[in-house]
Amino acid sequence: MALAIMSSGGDAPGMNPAIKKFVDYSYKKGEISYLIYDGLEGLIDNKIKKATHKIVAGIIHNGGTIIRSSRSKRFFEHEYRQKAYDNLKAHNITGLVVLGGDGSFRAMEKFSSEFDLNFVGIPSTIDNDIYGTEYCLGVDTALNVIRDALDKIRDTATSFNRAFLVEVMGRDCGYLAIVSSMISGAEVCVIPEIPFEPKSLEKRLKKEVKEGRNYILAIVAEGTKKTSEVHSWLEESFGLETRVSILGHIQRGGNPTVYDRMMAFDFTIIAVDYLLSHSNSSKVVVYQKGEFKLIDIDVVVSNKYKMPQHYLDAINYLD
Ligand SMILES: Nc1ncnc2c1ncn2[C@@H]1O[C@H](COP(=O)(O)OP(=O)(O)O)[C@@H](O)[C@H]1O
Ligand SMILES: O=P(O)(O)OC[C@H]1O[C@](O)(COP(=O)(O)O)[C@@H](O)[C@@H]1O
Repeated sequence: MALAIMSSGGDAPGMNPAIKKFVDYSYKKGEISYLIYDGLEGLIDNKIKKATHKIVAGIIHNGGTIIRSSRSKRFFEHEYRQKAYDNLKAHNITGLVVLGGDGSFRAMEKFSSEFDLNFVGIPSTIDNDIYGTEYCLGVDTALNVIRDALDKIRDTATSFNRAFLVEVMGRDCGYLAIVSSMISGAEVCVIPEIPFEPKSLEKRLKKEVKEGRNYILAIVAEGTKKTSEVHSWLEESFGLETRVSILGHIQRGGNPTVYDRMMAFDFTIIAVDYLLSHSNSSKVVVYQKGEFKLIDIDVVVSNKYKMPQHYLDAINYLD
C-alpha cells in the first residue's frame, strides 16, 4: 500500500503542517508515502516523488505549501484525468489525501466517479466556504492577518477625519468579512449574502458623525464587487475623504496559527486512518460541533455552504 498527498487550488496556511503530519504518520503506520507536486497539474504530469522525513523537516511553521499548488484547466478534460489516474496506478498509490477547497473537491468527485479511487479530502481554504464543515484549514491564520492589518489601519484612521474601506478575500463567501468586522469594531460590513442597504446605515452613521465620530471603518467582501460603490457612498454621504485598502494575497500568507496547526494535525490523522481502513472511499473530513466526521464527497459538492445565522445577524450589531 502507498499513500499520497497533494495540495490543489488556493494554498492555505496549515497545508505544510498537514503535509508533515501525513508523511510522519504514514511512516509510523508502516506505509510508503508520496508527495504530488504542483497540484492537479503535477498529477497529470507525473510530478510524484517518494516522501522522506528530510523533505518535510522544518516546515511546520511555514505558510503556503512546500509541494506547491495549481489551478488546472486540463483536469476538466477526461483525457488528462485518465493520465492522472495512470500516474497514481504506476506508483501503486492506493490512498490519496487532497488538501483543497470546493473546486478541488468538485474535481475529485468527478475523478472518483470515473476511476477506482480511495480518496479523502481535507478542507483547506481561507474562504471557509465548504459545505458540511464549520472549519477549513487556513481560516484562523487569514483572520489573524486581517486583524493585524485592521488594527494598524485603525491607528491611522483614528488620527484623521477619514473613512477607510478594506476589501477582504473570500470569493463568494462573506465569512472573512463578517468575522473581521466583529473582531475589529468596523462600523460597516458588506457581504454577498446580505443586500447592501446604504439608506438604513446612513441614518445611524450620519447621526454619529454629527455627534463627533471622526472616522468610519468599512469592510467589504471581494465577492460583492461593491468596493467602488461603497467607496463613493462613503465620500458622498458623509463628506469623508475615503482611503481604500485591498488586502489581497497577504491574506493567504503567514505562519499557521496554533489553531491551524492543531486542526492540520487532527484532520490528517483522521484522513490517513480512514484511508488505511477503507478502499474505494470518496470522503471529506469535516469538523462539526467539536467533532470530526467523514462525509461523502458528493454531499459536499452538491450543497452550498451557508453561513451560520448568528454571523449573518451580527451585521445588525455593528456599531
Ligand atoms: N468540475 C470539475 N471537473 C474537473 N476539475 C475541476 C472541476 N472543478 C474544479 N476542478 C479543478 O480543481 C482545481 C481547483 O479548484 P479551484 O476552484 O481553483 O480551487 P479550490 O479547490 O481552492 O476551490 C481547478 O483549477 C480545476 O483544475
Ligand atoms: O490566487 P488567485 O488565483 O488569484 O485566487 C484568488 C482567490 O483565492 C482565494 O484566496 C482562495 O480561494 P480558494 O481556496 O477557493 O482557491 C480566494 O479568497 C480568492 O478569491
